Amino acid sequence: MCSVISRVKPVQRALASTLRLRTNADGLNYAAAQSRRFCPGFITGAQPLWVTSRSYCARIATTDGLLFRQLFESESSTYTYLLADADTKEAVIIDPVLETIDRDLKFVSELGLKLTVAVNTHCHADHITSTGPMKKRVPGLKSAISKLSGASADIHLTEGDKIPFGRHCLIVRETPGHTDGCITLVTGDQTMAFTGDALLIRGCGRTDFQQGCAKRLYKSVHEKIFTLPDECLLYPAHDYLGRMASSVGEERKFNPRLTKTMEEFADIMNNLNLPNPKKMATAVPANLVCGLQD
Ligand SMILES: N[C@@H](CCC(=O)N[C@@H](CSS)C(=O)NCC(=O)O)C(=O)O
Ligand SMILES: [Fe+2]
Repeated sequence: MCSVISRVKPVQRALASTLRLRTNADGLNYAAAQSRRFCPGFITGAQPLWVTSRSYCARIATTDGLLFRQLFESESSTYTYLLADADTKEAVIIDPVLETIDRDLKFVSELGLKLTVAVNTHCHADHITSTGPMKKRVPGLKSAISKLSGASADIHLTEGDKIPFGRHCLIVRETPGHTDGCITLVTGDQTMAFTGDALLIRGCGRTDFQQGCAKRLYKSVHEKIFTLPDECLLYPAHDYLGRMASSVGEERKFNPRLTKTMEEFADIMNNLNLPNPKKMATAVPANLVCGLQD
């Protein structure tokens, strides 16, 4: 069900072999697998980026039957992700936010999707999830969160669990450290990973509340995320600077916190001195019950 076979069209194969000597702007090996495709719409620096035959560059394109949308909630700078099988229309939503429930469900309806699972990467502290209210509006929808989060949901996830949608799936990797119950969701073919707050672009989730532990987070990222292929694209739960995606290779090379030793990392994390998220007092209790309160 979960093995996704990349189909390389002959014209793409010809284009790739003609231009095989071209290199990626930041030296990363995006072109390691299969054929390559020129993506003028996805620029790093002044150079075009080469990617595999999957069109990740056009983030709203369907690729090998995978429909993918990255959505943004501006108050909490949260990314919500919608993934669906383009053929069966079965869909999964990751980290949906209460304030954008109407927008998200309109998308689902307009695209003719059958939303089966709404999953949270952890018990969020900065916004209220829409998974509870969404269940009331979408018949059959199941909420999911890690067992270790302590939150209620229809599905409690643990390491290695699969969330299938059509011939695709997301596989759970437990990545505690920001919270005990943080998970990273990796596509079956390991080309995309949804890291929640465990790994942010050029950063990571704070470790000063909700069972946070810097050394645990460091171990999680190094063992569960940095062991994915370099070209695996990373999609975090937040970005505060307008960045949308990264890759394992990029973060292994440029993440200013996680390229340090574990001791240096812990020192950085224990001295961030960030103010608590504004909505923390209401968000955490609400999210422990799927966004539904009495
Ligand atoms: N100002 C925001 C909260 C910002 C914040 O604390 N973000 C968290 C992720 S949400 S739990 C975080 O881990 N940040 C890491 C960092 O380095 O910024 C608000 O008031 O909501
Ligand atoms: Fe968080």
